[in-house]
Amino acid sequence: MSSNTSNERTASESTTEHHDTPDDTIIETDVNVDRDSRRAIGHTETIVRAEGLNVYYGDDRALSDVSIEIPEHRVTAMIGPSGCGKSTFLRSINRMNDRISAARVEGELSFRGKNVYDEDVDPVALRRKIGQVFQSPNPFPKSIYDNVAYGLRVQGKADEVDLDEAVEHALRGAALWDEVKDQLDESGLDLSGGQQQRLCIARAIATDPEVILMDEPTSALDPVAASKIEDLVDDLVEEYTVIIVTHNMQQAARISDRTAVFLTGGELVEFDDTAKIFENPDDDRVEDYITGKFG
Ligand SMILES: Nc1ncnc2c1ncn2[C@@H]1O[C@H](COP(=O)(O)OP(=O)(O)OP(=O)(O)O)[C@@H](O)[C@H]1O
Repeated sequence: MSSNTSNERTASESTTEHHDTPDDTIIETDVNVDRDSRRAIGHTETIVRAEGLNVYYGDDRALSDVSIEIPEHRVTAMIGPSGCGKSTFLRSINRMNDRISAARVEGELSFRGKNVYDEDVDPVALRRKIGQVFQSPNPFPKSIYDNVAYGLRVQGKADEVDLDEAVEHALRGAALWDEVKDQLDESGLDLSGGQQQRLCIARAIATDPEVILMDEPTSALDPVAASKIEDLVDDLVEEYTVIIVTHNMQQAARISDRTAVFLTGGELVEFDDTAKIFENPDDDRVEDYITGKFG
């Protein structure tokens, strides 16, 4: 866990509850409301919803009848063995699968109640609302400043907003500002791997998305850099919804509020609060997967 604001808040939520018994004896119970249980309390709106979603590559089915409701302002992790369709599901949400000619989608995938596969949905506009960060950091061969300003310029918003302010805001949001504020004109490619990934996160949030999709965002990073991204994800859900694919079960347990377990054949086997999935899953196959019996 980081020493960021979320943890300060978490610490302040550690409290001692006093229960009055009928004879007025006070029983003190230590209640430590950790991040996961805090976020599990109460409901938030569904922001992404799949209903009977099937995705095929040619004749091969990669996702099999997936139905799920993903809550906003939460971290939702997608886990499961290689080839079970996690990335396919992620790419379905912002229609990145459109770029794969063999891919075919059936069923419904909605963002804020609107089916993203309706004819009147512009995939480019959709991807502004649903940004994506990939496994390997992929900054443009441009300055740090231009990487972050890129999306706003492409949208024609560079004249509408104070670009310097927007770049600073995005870099602060990605926990990178303090490290790069004196070298904004230097190439994004000269940053370390972890900094490059945070630059990509800054680039994604600069255009003010609602959802950030992350496909194994730390698998190419060293443990220290990975830990910074994990801390950042914890902060990002204050403003955004994060959906993250990870091979790393410890990471899913550490950073997510809800976990979806996919298994071979593209079946979504179980979706629940992360603590429930890791401590007491309903499905035996999930238990076998979590305990390392396969996958
Ligand atoms: N572009 C593609 N063309 C054809 N088949 C594909 C394509 N992308 C994925 N597939 C197939 O779809 C299935 C699901 O793949 P996907 O990458 O979504 O799984 P995954 O769970 O993300 O895997 P991994 O954990 O290894 O990244 C696999 O059988 C894969 O071979």
